Amino acid sequence: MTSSHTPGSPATGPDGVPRLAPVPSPDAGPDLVVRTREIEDPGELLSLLPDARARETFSWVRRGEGLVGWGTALRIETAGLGRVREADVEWARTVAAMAVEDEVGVPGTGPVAFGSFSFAPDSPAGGVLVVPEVVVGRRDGRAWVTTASTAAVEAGPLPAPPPVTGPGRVTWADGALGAREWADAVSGVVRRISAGEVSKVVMARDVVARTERPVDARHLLGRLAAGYEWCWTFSVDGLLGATPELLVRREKGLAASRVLAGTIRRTGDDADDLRHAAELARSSKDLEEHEIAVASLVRALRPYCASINVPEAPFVLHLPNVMHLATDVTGVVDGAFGHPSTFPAHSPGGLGPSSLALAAALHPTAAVGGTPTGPATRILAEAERMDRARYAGPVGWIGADGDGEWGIALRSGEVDAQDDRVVRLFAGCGVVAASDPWAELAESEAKLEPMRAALASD
Ligand SMILES: C=C(O[C@H]1C=CC=C(C(=O)O)[C@@H]1O)C(=O)O
Repeated sequence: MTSSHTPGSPATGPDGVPRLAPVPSPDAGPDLVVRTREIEDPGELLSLLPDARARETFSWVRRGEGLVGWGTALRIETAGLGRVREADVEWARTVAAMAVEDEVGVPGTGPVAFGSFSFAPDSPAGGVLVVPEVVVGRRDGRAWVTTASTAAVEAGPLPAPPPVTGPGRVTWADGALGAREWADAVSGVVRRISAGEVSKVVMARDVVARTERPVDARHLLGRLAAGYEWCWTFSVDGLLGATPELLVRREKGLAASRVLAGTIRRTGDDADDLRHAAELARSSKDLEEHEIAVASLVRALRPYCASINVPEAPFVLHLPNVMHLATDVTGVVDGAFGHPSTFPAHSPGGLGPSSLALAAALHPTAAVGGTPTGPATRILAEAERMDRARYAGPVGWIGADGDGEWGIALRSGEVDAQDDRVVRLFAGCGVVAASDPWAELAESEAKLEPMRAALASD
């Protein structure tokens, strides 16, 4: 477990244990000066992004509301098993050393860090929290701009963004496994499930897109947001996508999570799709897969909540490419101190674990790993033969009080750090004893569709 933090002081000791460094004295000056002021409605958030490079472009937007950001005022990097918790500790420490002026005071104002974390603890992708230099947000009819810098700066007028460019011609290649090899790998996993090793394994695959022109993040984000308005359109450190699955939101003492598992493809014909939605809601294979996912989420969330509400039956979430069985779980976060993931800086009012601490506790859910978690994730790592990097890991944002929203990075792609004409797309499927490998392959294609289509349109 390691972490690095710029600017600021070393975050970990030689044993990898986070050091909660003392808050600098006022004489030393704050690490960052953060100012939020209210602005007139700035229009479509994503169209404000001035920077085309994916790594400097941040977004968490759904149905026109949310946050966009650009530039890097501060970056925290972590790695290893404790990558999410360690980022949370480091965030609490960092926030305590900021000078903050927030004239709006709603979720998403004041200091905000966007973050993304690898699926697997041993992935070199690790984890990152970034405080952008500028964040623009909108919520419930109010809009604001936040600036973060080492010196007090006044936010000037928002810059006129340069025109968005399309990716040009796109060529596709297999990732770690070709289609047939992946279906064979799924067959092997079905055999292991039937033999009783585990109940469910989520098997993912990757495909690689090579574009004619460097990827303009705004091109992809605009298309994803327009096509998938009920999803969270995210961009953090080169990872972009539109996820329908909320790992956890913590807001004013309430936790909420949207669990998805059980999928059927859309046909494009409304009458057929309605019939399929009814079939999905009755399918014993999908209901079993879904129940496993809800039960494991509730098990992981329960220790952090004074009470939890779980609807009796799932609803069917209709997306343009697929339909999912979905359950919205809510809970009252236990404000009592004493959880291992509760940090004082996040809990001045006894709010309990931060959104990121909750994300750490919930990841990986059965919707992306399987059940039971340990053996299922070992099986998927063997069978997929690839590093998932930040696909299927927590992605989202956290504010100064620990509230925030963390999705699961699905329906996503990662722009190559060395070559911004290369994007690796991912999709996975919950495999249970009754799974048919070729049907799972077709399902994975449907899940790749949002990113494929966003890349293919010029
Ligand atoms: C792992 C993915 O989807 C998960 C989320 C919803 C439904 C799923 C399913 O039905 O298999 C998956 O568990 C993915 O999109 O890459």
